[in-house]
Amino acid sequence: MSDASVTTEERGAAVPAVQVAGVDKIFVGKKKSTVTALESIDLTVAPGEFVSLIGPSGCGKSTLLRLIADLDTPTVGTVTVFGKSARQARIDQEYGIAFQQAGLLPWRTVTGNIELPLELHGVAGAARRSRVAELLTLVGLSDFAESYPDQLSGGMQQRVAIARALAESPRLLLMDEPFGALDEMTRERMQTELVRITGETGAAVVFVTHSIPEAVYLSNRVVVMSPRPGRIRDVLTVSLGTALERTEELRENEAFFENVSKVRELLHGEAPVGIRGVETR
Ligand SMILES: Nc1ncnc2c1ncn2[C@@H]1O[C@H](COP(=O)(O)OP(=O)(O)OP(=O)(O)O)[C@@H](O)[C@H]1O
Repeated sequence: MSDASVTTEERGAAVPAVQVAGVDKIFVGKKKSTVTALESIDLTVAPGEFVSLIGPSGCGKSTLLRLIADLDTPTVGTVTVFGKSARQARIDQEYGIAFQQAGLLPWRTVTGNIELPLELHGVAGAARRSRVAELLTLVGLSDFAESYPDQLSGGMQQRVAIARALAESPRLLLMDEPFGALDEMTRERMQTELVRITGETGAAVVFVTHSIPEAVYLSNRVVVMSPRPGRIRDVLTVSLGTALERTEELRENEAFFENVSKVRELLHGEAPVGIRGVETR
């Protein structure tokens, strides 16, 4: 098993975007029954790095993301985001979040949804409008500024959610299967968009997915987790170039398939083929 933690010195970077150190998460249920969702997790994500979490259903991917987002707390160990406690990072709006459901407010227009976090943090009207215009251009929705969510396709709604997550220029995005509900073609287009957007903004990303090709296409590193108790089984560094080099053609590239095979082998490590909850397409 390789260690997912990379020291700051090794990366030659400043403070890591995310540092998870010695984390266990134990849920206590009814009648004091316990579920060890995560065990001995060490993971460091560098600024600007794209890291995917993949593993069988129930291995703790969402739990790990929730700990980083301070939506839950570790039983043991620490989580820091840009050197701050997860709680402080949440208060300081250090990251944007996007989940499987776009989670837009149906009574607000696209503009109204994207500017919501800015509004909540007291950004003045003129600054808000110019930021929303930039974000609409970034996600290719300038012509839909005044549309309502139910007038948009699923992929467009997800782009609005990504724009909203980027509104405050976070240095980190936390994404839990954001494209899971989309059809395959839209999903691939969204992946290409996301690579471009993160390349342009320089944001680090922690991305939960069930899809091996999606993880490989997007990531600098793929973290492969094992079933309960969720542990990091292995970490694959994907050498497919920079964000700009991750074009549509890459999906037909031999190196891409090699990386997909490697992740598949790591996932199936000790288990038979056909792990529940992981897509190989
Ligand atoms: N609030 C909770 N209370 C009790 N158990 C929980 C809670 N949240 C998660 N779990 C358990 O922790 C384990 C990990 O769940 P988690 O949702 O993180 O897995 P996952 O890898 O994201 O799964 P999936 O791929 O199916 O979404 C599971 O066994 C789940 O039942």
